[in-house]
Amino acid sequence: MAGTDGFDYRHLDVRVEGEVARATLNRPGSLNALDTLLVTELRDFFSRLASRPDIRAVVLGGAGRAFCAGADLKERPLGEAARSVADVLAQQRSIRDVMLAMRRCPQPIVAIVQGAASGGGFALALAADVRLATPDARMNAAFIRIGLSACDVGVSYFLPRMVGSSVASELMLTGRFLDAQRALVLGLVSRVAPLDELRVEAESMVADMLLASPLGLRLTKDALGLSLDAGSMETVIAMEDRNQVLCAVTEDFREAKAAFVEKRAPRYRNR
Ligand SMILES: C/C=C/C(=O)SCCNC(=O)CCNC(=O)[C@H](O)C(C)(C)COP(=O)(O)OP(=O)(O)OC[C@H]1O[C@@H](n2cnc3c(N)ncnc32)[C@H](O)[C@@H]1OP(=O)(O)O
Repeated sequence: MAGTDGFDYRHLDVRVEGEVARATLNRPGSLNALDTLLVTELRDFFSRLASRPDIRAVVLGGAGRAFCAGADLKERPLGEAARSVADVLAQQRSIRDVMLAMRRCPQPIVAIVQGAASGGGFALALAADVRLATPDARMNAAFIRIGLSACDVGVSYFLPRMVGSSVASELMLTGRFLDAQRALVLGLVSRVAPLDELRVEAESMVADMLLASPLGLRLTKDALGLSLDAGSMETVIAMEDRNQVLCAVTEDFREAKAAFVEKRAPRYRNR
């Protein structure tokens, strides 16, 4: 039975069913542009996930024909003369903090990108752990097309690491759209299919993730984050060692081995 489970928002629709939260940006009239309320709700949602071990995975999508068109340019137009640098910085940081909360929350996030993912919307997609795209998906560093720097809200961190410096430079310097097929070839998205099929694929992917022990899944997301972050192989390998020791001493690991021998599914207790 799905419910909001305490995540009662206006611009973000959250449904929790079992161990999975499905979050949908819900401002289809403006292509789910990030207004102040939506940003606040996204930040609240992803921050609160840290204290919700009962929720083990998130599927993130957008209502209507787009994933997210980035910062809401109509709510408080960027470049408005009366705004102070401090004001602009505060708005900037609020969107950046959503991206950080997505990276820090222990649950893996599968993003379903349909239609446009522009500017801050592109950043949200990049901050997810896995991306699936509809055939009409198109993503761009829109910032550069409206007089801003394309190095914003994590895009200059994620994109070169994910697609390489050369393609990232092209996309960020031109603001050109990356279409679904090219994103698939570049490995930026894992699958391209119509929305209905992607929803099924997301469920199946999450179901496979939930086969992992709670600790194993959480530490895998941690280590993948560090791997993207750290330049040093030694640092990443040390983290792998530490994580594996932590998992190997759990009751869940003993249970998984017993379940394998007894040819049954493991019953994890997060211990
Ligand atoms: C820290 C973060 C910073 C940033 O994110 S900076 C980047 C901000 N974002 C952008 O610059 C992208 C702006 N939007 C667009 O370029 C286009 O849209 C798209 C490519 C995303 C989609 O184009 P199409 O499919 O032709 O749709 P449409 O007719 O342009 O938009 C449909 C309705 O959605 C509104 N809308 C679109 N993007 C935004 C936005 N970012 N803020 C507020 N409203 C937006 C439009 O105005 C329009 O509305 P109406 O039907 O009433 O004319």
